[in-house]
Amino acid sequence: MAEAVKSLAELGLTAQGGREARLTGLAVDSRKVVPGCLFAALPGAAVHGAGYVGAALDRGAAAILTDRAGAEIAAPALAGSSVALVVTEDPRQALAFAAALWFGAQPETVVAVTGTNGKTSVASFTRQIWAALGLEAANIGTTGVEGAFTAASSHTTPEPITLHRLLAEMAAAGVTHAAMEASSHGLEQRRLDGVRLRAAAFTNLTQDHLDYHADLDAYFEAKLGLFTRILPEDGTAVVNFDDPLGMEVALTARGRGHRVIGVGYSDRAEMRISNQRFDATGQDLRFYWQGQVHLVRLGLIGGFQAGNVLTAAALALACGAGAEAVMAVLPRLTTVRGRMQLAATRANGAAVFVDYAHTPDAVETALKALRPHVMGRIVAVVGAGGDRDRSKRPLMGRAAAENADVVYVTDDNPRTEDPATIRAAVMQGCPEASEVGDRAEAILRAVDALGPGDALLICGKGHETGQVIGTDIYPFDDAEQASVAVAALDGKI
Ligand SMILES: CC(=O)N[C@H]1[C@@H](OP(=O)(O)OP(=O)(O)OC[C@H]2O[C@@H](n3ccc(=O)[nH]c3=O)[C@H](O)[C@@H]2O)O[C@H](CO)[C@@H](O)[C@@H]1O[C@H](C)C(=O)N[C@@H](C)C(=O)N[C@H](CCC(=O)O)C(=O)O
Ligand SMILES: Nc1ncnc2c1ncn2[C@@H]1O[C@H](COP(=O)(O)OP(=O)(O)OP(=O)(O)O)[C@@H](O)[C@H]1O
Ligand SMILES: N[C@H](CCC[C@H](N)C(=O)O)C(=O)O
Ligand SMILES: [Mg+2]
Repeated sequence: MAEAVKSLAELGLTAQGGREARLTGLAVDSRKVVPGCLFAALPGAAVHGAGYVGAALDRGAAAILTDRAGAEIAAPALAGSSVALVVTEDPRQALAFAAALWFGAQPETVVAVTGTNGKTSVASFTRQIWAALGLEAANIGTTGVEGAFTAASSHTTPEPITLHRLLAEMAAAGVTHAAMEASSHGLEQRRLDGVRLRAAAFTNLTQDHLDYHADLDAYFEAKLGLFTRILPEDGTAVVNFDDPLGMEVALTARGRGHRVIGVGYSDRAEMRISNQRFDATGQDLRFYWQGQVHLVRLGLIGGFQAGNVLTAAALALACGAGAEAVMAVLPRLTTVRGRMQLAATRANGAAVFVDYAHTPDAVETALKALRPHVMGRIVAVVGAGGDRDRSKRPLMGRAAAENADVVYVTDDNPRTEDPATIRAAVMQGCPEASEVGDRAEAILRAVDALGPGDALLICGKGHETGQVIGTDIYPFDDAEQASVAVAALDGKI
């Protein structure tokens, strides 16, 4: 892997006055600059990185990459300095391309998935399909890097320097196939603009992240960037035709010359779901691929998982896998940790599921999806995270009230907000619910309420293993708490 010295020209960058620099590395944070580094001074959500150019120069930066506004902010720090200055309209994109050139290698086949919900599931299923076909595959996203290469990751879509280091390490380790999540933040911030994609998928768009994007249109525009900017013209777009915005994505993709594969219940979908039969442990799925009917058993809870699975199958097909081989491995797919995951079963047979539903649509979808698998009542534990979109809180409460029989409102990750205020906002949407701030106690009470044939869905934290209160993280695992509660109530501890 290339960690040697590179020139600006080798990274596709041109400095003012044609100045060159011999670079030893790339950094977006002045505190991480080492001598000879290129410091990308980026316009941030809170501040402009150009304010730290002085600090970067003190640490030995050899070049600065910024925009026009940044150059003005940094002018006093740059006065008298001979450092190479690259000024460009979109420094985030320039950085992404530079990072791609710096690290060089990427797995031969990379696909990306965007959408409000289902990214992690589709990326994991795609990796599982490839692995079952004997390919060296990994997925990159919210749950870290998993599969033939593993690593922790702090972002759903890592920032470009981390991302390209990772892709190069994966390629060096023999990974040929990677499926990654493209978050709207990642797309907006050009984090994956340097990735060479073979195919990209769109799952759906519903409300989330309105703390970051100005409105739903801006949020959708960010997601559309995957097709308008990143997927090359010879790539394939896999699109959920059931989503109201699916057609717009498909038209945009077709306009760019992409081959489009539609997925969903829609008659127009090339990968069309025709029937599903649900039971306590999964579902039988009947679907058509290019007019050919297939029947598979999925050990997955929730009707929407069929769409996720078939989106993953379409991505694998788009990258060259054979149809019969792909269909044959679908029954082997296992649920992603924290996504409709069976965490415990009570002595009376009642099941406890853990799910990462943390948007109004996901809460509604997850609860509705559980219904046909359950004979008795559905109990829900729900809460919302602090320092995130506030307007979604009452909507999440309402989604729980409308789709569950009994609701407990509790804390998610309060972060730096007052937990009682967050709970009150959720309660506005479900005034009949029981409010139990302590999450472990809420889970215990909800498990206690389960009768024969009932099921509990613990929403919001999925695979997370910590609860963020203030700026501290306390160990907390919904699946573990569910097991503890069942054991305590059924007398096993
Ligand atoms: C809102 C957001 O996405 N912020 C990301 C963004 O930070 P920023 O540029 O806006 O930060 P800023 O604080 O305004 O600082 C501006 C610049 O000054 C630099 N700086 C700052 C201080 C200093 O001393 N020296 C210095 O150089 C910073 O490195 C930065 O480049 O760019 C940074 C570097 O690329 C990211 O690490 C950071 O992610 C923050 C930590 C974050 O929490 N992001 C979350 C919301 C996120 O991206 N989530 C999505 C998933 C969402 C989902 O789908 O659920 C994800 O992909 O993970
Ligand atoms: N296709 C889908 N349609 C609607 N809801 C879904 C779909 N797939 C998953 N969900 C719901 O969304 C939750 C999150 O799923 P997943 O982690 O796969 O999505 P994500 O897009 O990666 O989320 P994040 O943006 O937080 O990374 C699941 O727990 C489930 O409740
Ligand atoms: N990637 C999402 C995850 C939210 C998970 C939920 N448990 C919460 O803390 O709100 C976010 O950071 O908004
Ligand atoms: Mg995810």
